[in-house]
Amino acid sequence: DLYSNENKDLPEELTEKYTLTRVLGRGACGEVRLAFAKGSCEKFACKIVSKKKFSVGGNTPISMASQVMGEVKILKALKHPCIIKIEEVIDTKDVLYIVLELVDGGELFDRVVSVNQFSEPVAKLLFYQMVSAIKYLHDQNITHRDLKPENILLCGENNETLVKVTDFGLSKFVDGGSLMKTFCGTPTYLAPEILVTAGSGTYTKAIDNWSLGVILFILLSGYPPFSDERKDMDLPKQIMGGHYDFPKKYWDNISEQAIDLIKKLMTTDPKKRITINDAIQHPWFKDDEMKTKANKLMYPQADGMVPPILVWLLYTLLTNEFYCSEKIAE
Ligand SMILES: Cc1n[nH]c(N)c1-c1cccs1
Repeated sequence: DLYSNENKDLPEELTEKYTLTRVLGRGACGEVRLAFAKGSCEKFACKIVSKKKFSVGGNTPISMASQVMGEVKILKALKHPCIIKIEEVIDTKDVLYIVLELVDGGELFDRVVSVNQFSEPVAKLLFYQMVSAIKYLHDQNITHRDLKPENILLCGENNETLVKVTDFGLSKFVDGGSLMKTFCGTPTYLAPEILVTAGSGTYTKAIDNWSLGVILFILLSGYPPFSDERKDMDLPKQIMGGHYDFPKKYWDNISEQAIDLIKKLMTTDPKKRITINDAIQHPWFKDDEMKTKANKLMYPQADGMVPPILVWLLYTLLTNEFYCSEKIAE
């Protein structure tokens, strides 16, 4: 087949189960290729992660490799409609192959670029799903650590679609420690406490909440709150000082509640920053129409079903009724 050449260099543990084909993109940890399961031809996304990135002198520290596998074990157990599912992990000497759920709608980053900015109702629908996913992660005591529009995938071509968070949890192991990766790219989504402590501080879940605030800012305005094009202040200083604003030109038609949530998420002091539990309860999300749409996207199988509690109630009433009528007859 077209890719038989490329697949012949892959380990048998992988090729006996999957055929890897075209590159879908590049995640934080490495290349992602479209994979077809042999037999079923079911499609997956296979992330190819070189272990050499965290090996010392060519030898992968056993502890690190087992930590990565321990991390993957935790991630495999995760189950949320807005979190990419891990199908399986094939661990070879030098490379980790992470077989993941396939999503076809592309990255949120590219969608924001193409639509410039989302309407507030669409931004709210997408953001509510992200907050739900991160609340689920935080409830499992997992911090994403690298939230950005590139790590938010969309399931459909339309904007009112299901969202999937990807590239979580592994970054602290796979790239030789998040410090190395954290200070590689631009810190657009990075929480100020990481910059202030130069990464030596203790990471808390609050860093994810800051990144969510930056993402919401971009969804609603189409541009980032901090920019390295500013002449009067460099990017780290803008972030550490929380120097961002809401110019009328871009924010006049955005609700005060949306801006309030951004401010609470993008609070420089992590101790004063809104928690994910409080964020999901924010007044901006008190929107039944949005929640109905979000729940239909997240739990399509539940749509139109009679809620289990009602089935139980009906059963109890009917059986009691029958029991009583028998007793009365006696
Ligand atoms: C993971 C995953 N599942 N479905 C897609 N398209 C991906 C990608 C992540 C990063 C680039 S592509």
